Amino acid sequence: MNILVINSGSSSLKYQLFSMPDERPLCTGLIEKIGKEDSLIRHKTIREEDVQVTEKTLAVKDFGEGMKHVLALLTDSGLIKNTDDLEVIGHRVVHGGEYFSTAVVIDPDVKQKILGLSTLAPLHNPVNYKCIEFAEKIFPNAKQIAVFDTAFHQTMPEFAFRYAIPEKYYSEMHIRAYGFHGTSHKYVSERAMEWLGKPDVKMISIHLGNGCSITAVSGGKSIDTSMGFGPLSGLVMGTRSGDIDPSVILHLQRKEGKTADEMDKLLNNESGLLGLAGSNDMRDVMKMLESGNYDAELAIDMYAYRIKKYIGSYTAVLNGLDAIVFTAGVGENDALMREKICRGMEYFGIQLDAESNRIKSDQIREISEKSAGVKVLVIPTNEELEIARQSFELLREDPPCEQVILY
Ligand SMILES: Nc1ncnc2c1ncn2[C@@H]1O[C@H](COP(=O)(O)OP(=O)(O)O)[C@@H](O)[C@H]1O
Ligand SMILES: CC(=O)OP(=O)(O)O
Ligand SMILES: [Mg+2]
Repeated sequence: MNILVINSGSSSLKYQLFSMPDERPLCTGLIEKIGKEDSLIRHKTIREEDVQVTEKTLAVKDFGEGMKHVLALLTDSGLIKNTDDLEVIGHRVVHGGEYFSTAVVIDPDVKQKILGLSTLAPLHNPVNYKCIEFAEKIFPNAKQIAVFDTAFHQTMPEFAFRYAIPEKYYSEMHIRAYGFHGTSHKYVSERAMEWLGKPDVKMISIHLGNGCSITAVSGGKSIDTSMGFGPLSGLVMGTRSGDIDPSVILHLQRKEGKTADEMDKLLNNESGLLGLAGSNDMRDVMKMLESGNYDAELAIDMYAYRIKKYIGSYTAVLNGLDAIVFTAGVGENDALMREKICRGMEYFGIQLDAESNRIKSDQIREISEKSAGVKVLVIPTNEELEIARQSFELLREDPPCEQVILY
């Protein structure tokens, strides 16, 4: 069975076609910087030893246009000959709220719920929904599966996921922390457990992409995470503020008369690295740092400092620490950022080996000093493979495990 996986994030669309259950990728692809003039499309077709790469830079204005490019690339490379060639499409969906704790087959009710959660994940659920609609139209006979970022965090204890506001907002309106990037945190935690040969490992998984989050994982289960009700709290991100005192929001609403939509745009689209240094792309900000730009230096220091604070608090929550995992665009590629985060944490047993940290690789690797108490790992995430696995498992069950409605 071949499964196409669509991973629409806040700045990119990633896709992979897998042969299952052998988990063999038949193609992988990425469209970066969607919405900009210089979007980059990179597609790789893999046929045994023969790998063919197509790369182009052009303006891809939105995710709908991105999906058309994906379809053209799959067809042009001969991976799909007609629209009945695909039986299953697995979609990343960022917010599943309290509705979904596992992968589900998408039906009209699931779609309505995904769309209904859009105000809580405005950079994600609307595009996830758009990609589902596109796939349904092009591949009407394929099973469409949703795999939720929130699912992995359903194991958080209530004292970690509740907010200290009146109880009725939880019981009546389901206001609580959900957590995101769960598919990625789950995938890298499992790889770390295999690598370390230790199933009861206490670890901190740090996902640094355009969206960023950090999760405390104990024995493979999420016990706390930095994103909350929506994917806006916690770390400094590409365009999102992360943690901010709510009184700033109230102040801006009162003083400048900002509406909810204006605040949404300010905190989700105009903040983070973009608001501090003028670009949401860490590669640009790092270049500005090299040329001595103060705003870039401050943005980078704030980004690293926020992560350091969370590492400290999650070490307390876990009552110890065996490993830290860096993953996603920045976490996998930016040695200077990893160094800034880990610097001055010897007290915790965290000590990087400068040389291994500088090695560029797309493989799992250890970058800590041999003698350090905490292993620091770089693990390339593979949300698409995790989505393919969960989609395959869902369809394999007999009878198929349908959606779990929690309320
Ligand atoms: N070599 C690199 N050095 C620093 N940052 C990088 C590098 N490559 C990618 N990135 C960063 O990774 C981010 C994208 O990460 P990714 O995990 O693909 O994000 P998302 O899935 O949230 O769209 C980019 O915004 C860029 O800042
Ligand atoms: C949840 C989230 O922020 O996802 P991404 O990093 O892909 O934008
Ligand atoms: Mg992502």
